[in-house]
Amino acid sequence: MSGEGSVAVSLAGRIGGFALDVAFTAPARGITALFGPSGCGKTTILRCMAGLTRLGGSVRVGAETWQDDAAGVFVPPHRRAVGYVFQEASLFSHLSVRRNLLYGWRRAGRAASEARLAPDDVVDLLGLAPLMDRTTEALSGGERQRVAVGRALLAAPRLLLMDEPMSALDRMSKEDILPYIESLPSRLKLPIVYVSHDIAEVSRLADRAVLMGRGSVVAEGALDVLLERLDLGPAAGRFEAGTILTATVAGHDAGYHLTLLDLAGQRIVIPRAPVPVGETVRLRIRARDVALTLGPPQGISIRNVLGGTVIQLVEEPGTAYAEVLVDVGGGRLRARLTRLAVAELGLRTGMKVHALMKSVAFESRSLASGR
Ligand SMILES: Nc1ncnc2c1ncn2[C@@H]1O[C@H](COP(=O)(O)OP(=O)(O)OP(=O)(O)O)[C@@H](O)[C@H]1O
Repeated sequence: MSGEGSVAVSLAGRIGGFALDVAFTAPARGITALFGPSGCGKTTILRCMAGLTRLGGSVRVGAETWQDDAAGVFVPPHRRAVGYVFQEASLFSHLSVRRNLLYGWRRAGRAASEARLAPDDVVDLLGLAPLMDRTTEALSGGERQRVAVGRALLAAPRLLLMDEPMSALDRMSKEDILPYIESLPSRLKLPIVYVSHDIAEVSRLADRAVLMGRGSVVAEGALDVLLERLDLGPAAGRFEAGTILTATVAGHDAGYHLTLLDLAGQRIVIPRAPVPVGETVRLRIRARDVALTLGPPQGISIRNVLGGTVIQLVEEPGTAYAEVLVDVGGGRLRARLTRLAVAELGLRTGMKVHALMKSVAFESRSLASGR
């Protein structure tokens, strides 16, 4: 991928006994997830992009070359306009939120990029106004991370790196910060590379992903397309594997506290979501929450049943399981079934089936409608 502001990374080398050899790109805007199991090299890649660790290769951000071994270029970390948010925010605990933010602002100095945000905009973007005069030691984990993101943004970065910024947070703090992270792509004209080993988090935030195995890239591309690839196996999320559907809000049922969604003429119901009629939402449906029937099911409690066609079927040798990809018009579902079920139903590609969704997770307003 080339283009104004986009990122291109190619790195190879060893750290101790660990060998890394990766190449990937990230677009100029939006969140690109770097997804993979613990120890696969995600943090090492971010550190190389920031110039904190040095392996061989190249790192380009827009028109700038931060590293190019072939040309003898290696820009030191303090000269790279990068915002880096870590698992745990390292703020100055004795200073107020305002002073912490201004530290980032001053550090940017005159080398500010044209995409620089004013302090007021950052405060607004991250909902920091009520916190400004508090010292950071009195903040919750989620609030601390919001301040850390704010400080990183005020340093006028051309690239924002986020290394599992929610992994140290409890559930409530995660819920607190998620909407703010979600809103970043629509407000910031810069690439965001977001490290995570949680596919649910990635599905909610990213529109593009780089899937990693140990020290290497397994696949990269649009997240919804990657999630539909049955050949990627554990790299696409192991037991949390699933796909993303984008559906339109058709109405709300106040009595039952439900939201009714339309997916290319088919109906999905979810617990009431605060999204107006006509807007689109993003849903994640796990493969293990999908069952298939050959005829329309009757007398069952599951409300979400979509008609579709089997388009791919992969049996996992040496296990009890198979995965089936079903086109439901307007989207695709993965179903994780036993191989026995596949055999007894006589499932094969081209067959008409009904997909029963035991659980439908509302992820977020669709990124498409929010941008
Ligand atoms: N300075 C170092 N010296 C030796 N080995 C290192 C060093 N830094 C990282 N490693 C090793 O490199 C591998 C990749 O580590 P890295 O932290 O990049 O993985 P990760 O995908 O970010 O993992 P996690 O999700 O657990 O943070 C690991 O096996 C780690 O032990």
